[in-house]
Amino acid sequence: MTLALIANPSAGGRKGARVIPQVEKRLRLYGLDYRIFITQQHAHALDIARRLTPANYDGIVSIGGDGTNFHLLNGLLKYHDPDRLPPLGIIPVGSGNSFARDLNIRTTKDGLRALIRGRTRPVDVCSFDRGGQPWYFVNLAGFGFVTDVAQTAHHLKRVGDFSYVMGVFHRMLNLRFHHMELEIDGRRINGDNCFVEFCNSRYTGGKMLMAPHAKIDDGWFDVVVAGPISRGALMATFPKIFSGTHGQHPAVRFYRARTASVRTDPPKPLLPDGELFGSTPTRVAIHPQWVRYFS
Ligand SMILES: Nc1ncnc2c1ncn2[C@@H]1O[C@H](COP(=O)(O)OP(=O)(O)OP(=O)(O)O)[C@@H](O)[C@H]1O
Repeated sequence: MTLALIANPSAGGRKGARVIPQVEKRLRLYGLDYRIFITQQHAHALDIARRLTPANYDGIVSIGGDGTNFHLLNGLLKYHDPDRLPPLGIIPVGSGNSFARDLNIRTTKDGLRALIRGRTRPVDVCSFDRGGQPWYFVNLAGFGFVTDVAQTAHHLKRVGDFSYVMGVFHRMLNLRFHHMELEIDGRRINGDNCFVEFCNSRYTGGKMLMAPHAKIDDGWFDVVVAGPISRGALMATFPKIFSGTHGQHPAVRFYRARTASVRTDPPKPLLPDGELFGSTPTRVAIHPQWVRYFS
């Protein structure tokens, strides 16, 4: 078995740089052959994936967080035939690693174990439109309050998982709503909004259970719509996201969808798989079981 490892040394506040040699040592110990590609800068994983010959590998593995996996996935799906890709793997060394949780991969050991065991499962992929081109995500993409939080968290990366929580409280003090026209499988939802998330998998920011009912292989994505909510209610509701009970507040609604389109005033930046990339208006669609992941 030969693996392609696409490794981000800067992920997880440079945890990647520490973990990469340990992963290599383990793989050699288990007799797994590999070729390693180290990302040198932002979005480099996309370019590495574009140049790979997938047929030469039995697995293509991201060593990083959700962002590294996002760039790798896009390089693979944009430049290669999804039907001919080998299974994908994740060794989570990012700050959040939200998508890997739905594969039951929470630690480096879990990621390695999944590769060594060789068991895979099918995973749906979501696409969104940016400048007339499809881009892909497997975790979630959102806009509004969530994007503002991530922007703040990004500046606080050194404090790890907790940076998202700090981001939430910082942005709560500056709470703003935006006008939105959302269409979910032909159903229109208009009005002022706090945030929207299109969720293929359940978690965001590491441990926040944004879409508790999302399944990564059911052919649907879940849409979480948070309408206008007072600062006090948001503060009371926010902690509930860790147990996935935030839907108890009437401002928070859940939908399941195969397609969605959205327009906002003003245009809002998007946050696919934790990366600031693209903006509204956009269109989201599901591609059932397009890829397989080691799990
Ligand atoms: N050598 C590098 N130097 C700086 N940035 C890099 C490098 N290689 C990749 N990147 C960028 O680092 C960013 C963060 O990576 P990633 O999301 O994997 O880690 P994280 O932010 O710690 O984890 P998570 O998204 O799970 O919270 C990505 O946008 C990626 O393109």
